[in-house]
Amino acid sequence: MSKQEKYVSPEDIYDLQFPSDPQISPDGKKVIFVKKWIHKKEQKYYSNLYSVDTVRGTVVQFTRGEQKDIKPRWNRNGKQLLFIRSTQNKSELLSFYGGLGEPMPLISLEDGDIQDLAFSPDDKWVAVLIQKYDVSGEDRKKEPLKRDIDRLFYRLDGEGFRQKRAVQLFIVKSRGGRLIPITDVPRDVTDFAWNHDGTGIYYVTNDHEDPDRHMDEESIFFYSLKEKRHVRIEKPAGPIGWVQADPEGKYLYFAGHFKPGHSWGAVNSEIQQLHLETGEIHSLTASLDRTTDMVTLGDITPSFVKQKALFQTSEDLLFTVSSEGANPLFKFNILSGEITPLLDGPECVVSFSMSRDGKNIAVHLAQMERPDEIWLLELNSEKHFRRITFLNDEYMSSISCNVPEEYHIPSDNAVIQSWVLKPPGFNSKKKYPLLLQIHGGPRAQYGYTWFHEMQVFAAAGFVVLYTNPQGSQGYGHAFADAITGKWAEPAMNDLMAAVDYILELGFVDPEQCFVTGGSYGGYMTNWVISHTNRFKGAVTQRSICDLSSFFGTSDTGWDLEADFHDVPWKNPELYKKWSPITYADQIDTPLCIIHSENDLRCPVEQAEQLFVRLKYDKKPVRLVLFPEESHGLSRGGRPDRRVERLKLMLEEFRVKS
Ligand SMILES: CC(=O)N[C@@H](C)C(=O)N[C@@H](C)C(=O)O
Repeated sequence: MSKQEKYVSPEDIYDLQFPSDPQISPDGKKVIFVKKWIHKKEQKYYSNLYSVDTVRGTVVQFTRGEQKDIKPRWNRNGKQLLFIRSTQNKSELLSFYGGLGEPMPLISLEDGDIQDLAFSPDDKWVAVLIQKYDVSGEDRKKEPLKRDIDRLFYRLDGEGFRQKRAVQLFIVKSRGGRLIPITDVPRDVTDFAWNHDGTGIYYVTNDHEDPDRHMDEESIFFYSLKEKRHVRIEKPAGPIGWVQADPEGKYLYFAGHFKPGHSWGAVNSEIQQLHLETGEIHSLTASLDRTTDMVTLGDITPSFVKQKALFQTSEDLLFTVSSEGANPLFKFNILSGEITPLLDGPECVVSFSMSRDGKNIAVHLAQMERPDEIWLLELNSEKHFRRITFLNDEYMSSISCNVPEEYHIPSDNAVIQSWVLKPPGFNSKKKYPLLLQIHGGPRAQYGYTWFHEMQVFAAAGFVVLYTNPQGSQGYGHAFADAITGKWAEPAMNDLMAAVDYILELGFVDPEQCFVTGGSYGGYMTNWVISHTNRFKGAVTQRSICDLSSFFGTSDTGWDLEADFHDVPWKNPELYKKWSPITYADQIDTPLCIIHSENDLRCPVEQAEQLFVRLKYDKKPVRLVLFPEESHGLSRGGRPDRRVERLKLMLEEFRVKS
């Protein structure tokens, strides 16, 4: 088959390679990275470690087998590499010492999960985060007789009922020994960092007396290993993404803000510098008006990756932000306060690590031109950025696909960054069907990633339009906050302005417009079809239709108070006004509702309500449920179900077009 004849298909997820978490050796000579793969027969995801030589480019598989190997971490002299291995029955911290060979277990647990690790500055100790199970062994596989629920935050999407035991911090000698507990806190330790000289560890936990009502009020503590004492670091209330120690020991750095309960992700997470002696806090990134959270969405690129700022030298701190569809890499100079871009092209730095001299930076990079790969930024006399893995080149040379084109579309009070992906062999004289894709979050962004789903629809002959309407992150606080207390407006206006603009270009058939979206994007799909009949068909996925029931049934639904500044029982009219189900009698667009049965973020009752309402009214509606799956079906669900979802959507739109 010639290159021109093969287009992107739903099944191509089996051919794609998924590299992540590149960790460069201290001498800069090699990069260890994680490669996720799909076991087609078992329908499972596994991951192994690979190494790429930064000069020769040779790739060597470091670990093999059907397990999940994650978080490779070098010690400072580059002689030891630790990583976490999860198999069905065990969670292990494994160590390679002095090269390849068989990794040796430092920790091996059957009653818990190891979640994170970090070497102490002198390499003698390793700090680890561990979630111990409430019940272990065979009992874990059995359903309990009953469940006694005594807290608000009792379930988590993708996980299920939450463990009663919290994630705790431990230390272990890097050459092996006893696991020593550091914390015994009632709520999870969510991040930690060794201090500059390894005499203690900073850690983050929520110690609010009512933590579930105040989920975004986290505290930082310092544990002194010598004094065996925990000290709270005073700071105003607010959420914390990560903590990082200063190489000189003068400051503490963390990502966060001080407006808890203010909005659902619209407030930027900024890098805060806390003077350890005076307690003074100063935001390093306020002037950027961007969040340091990685909120770019994709279906093969990971989103919401926690990437700490890293010290390149004792004066220069490197960090990323989400900005206008990209995740640029910036350098902040502590002395001058100057912020310089190191990578600021149309691309997303998903995560990065640095060699000891700070001159070589390994980057997990997402781009629109190709699926994610590992790149190397060399900062010697000249800046040089080059790709060092070519994992998806064979796949890319086997298919024919386009790169999305960017548009900046005027709407009321805003300009909407948008992308149009045209079908292969596009001919501007023809009229194509249009698919409007709406992202979720709402405080997230579409951006510079190779998006499998968009490519599948373009390959099937659709012009795919995707945009970042107001409410998205990446354009400053005011832009993200514009939908607060409303959700549907002004996003609806922006989306329709984008469709109008593309129709004006003349290559779309106005009678053949379709719409889809997931989560908040599903909410907006429901809103769109209950407020206009311009679309010929719609697929709403993992959607929200009733904000009031969402408040009480979503795993963190009560958090909606932060966005609507009220609760449904005190202000039912507000919740009703902004719930698409209120306008269900106005829906005439044929609708397919796709939902996962185990979605705890947007519970399946949202789909059921909408389906029953429309079916009762004899409207054209179809409900497709995916058993066992959670909210993340489209990017992390069982591979055959991911394929089936895409095929189903194609079939829905094809039949109607
Ligand atoms: C914060 C959150 O989970 N919001 C959901 C309602 C949502 O819209 N999620 C998006 C990111 C999705 O695509 O699932």
